[in-house]
Amino acid sequence: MSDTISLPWASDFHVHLRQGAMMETVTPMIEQGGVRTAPVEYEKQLKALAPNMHYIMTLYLNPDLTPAEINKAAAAGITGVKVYPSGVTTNSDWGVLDFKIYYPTFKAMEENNMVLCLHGECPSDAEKGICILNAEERFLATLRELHADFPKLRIVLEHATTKAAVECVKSLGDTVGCTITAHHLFLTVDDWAGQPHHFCKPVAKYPTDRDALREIVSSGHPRFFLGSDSAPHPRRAKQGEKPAAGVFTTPILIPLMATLFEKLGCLDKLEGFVSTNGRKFYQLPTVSSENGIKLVKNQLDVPSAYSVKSTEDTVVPFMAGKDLPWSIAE
Ligand SMILES: NC(=O)N[C@@H](CC(=O)O)C(=O)O
Repeated sequence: MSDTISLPWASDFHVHLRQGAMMETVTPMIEQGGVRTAPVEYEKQLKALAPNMHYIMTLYLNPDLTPAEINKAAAAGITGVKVYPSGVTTNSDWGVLDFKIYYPTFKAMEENNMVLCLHGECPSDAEKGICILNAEERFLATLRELHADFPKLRIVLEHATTKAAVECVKSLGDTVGCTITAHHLFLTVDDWAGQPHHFCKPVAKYPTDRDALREIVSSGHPRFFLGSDSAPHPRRAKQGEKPAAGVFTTPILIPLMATLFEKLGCLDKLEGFVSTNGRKFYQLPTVSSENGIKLVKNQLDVPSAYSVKSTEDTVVPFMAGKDLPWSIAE
């Protein structure tokens, strides 16, 4: 087994960079984690913080996003539109309740070759028997319906966590892609129950679900790719009475993926998952491993926390205080 792996700079198709001090802290860490392409909603300040980054511009679906606005956005180079169903995660209180009212917008997106990024969970509703453990599975009917109604619209099911989601995406056409996070490839329910730093939305599910995620990435399926959903929160927000949802993987992302792919015996599929597959789906040019990153078998000591610039806060990364066998050579 080789002790070095040359890879193109990776692409992370779902990442939260925040604003203010947290943004100033985490944005330069994207490259530290081996990534140089990421979708964002605002670019100017981010470009100043990490000038080598290629930002893909996205918008949030909201009632102002009419077909005319979609035409304008597409002409301005906006690539995608993100959708949160109402109330499913952090800051989603104003999210979408009824997808049908947005059909004219989706039609315009399809015509403009844009990408629809779905947070695929139904809001919890005890009367309908929906809770965080089956919220993703219950959403899949909506994904199937959207794909049937807009077969040419490129749709990404973000951060899939279940076997049902993997099977659903596999069964659909080439216009449906799927991101998988790093942490969902490691965690199951037992890891987040009582452990706020592993609590995120969607929550990690059963061992059989994690197996299905691992199997699909090991198979190298071209429509599955990395979207870390890395979501930093200050330590006090994670450890407070109602812990904020989100796992922070940005600074260790590609060493973490290499660690897992080696464990699964599929290092040959790493480049596809962290670069080629997603770029193809997003119709971005392929990037070569020349002038890319070099992973080396040098232990990476993951800090127990990072200071949030110009504050007293810290942010705790995934694998805090542990070590990984792979790091990125300077
Ligand atoms: N993933 C999370 O658990 N949280 C995200 C929001 C999200 O993508 O759901 C966040 O921004 O904190």
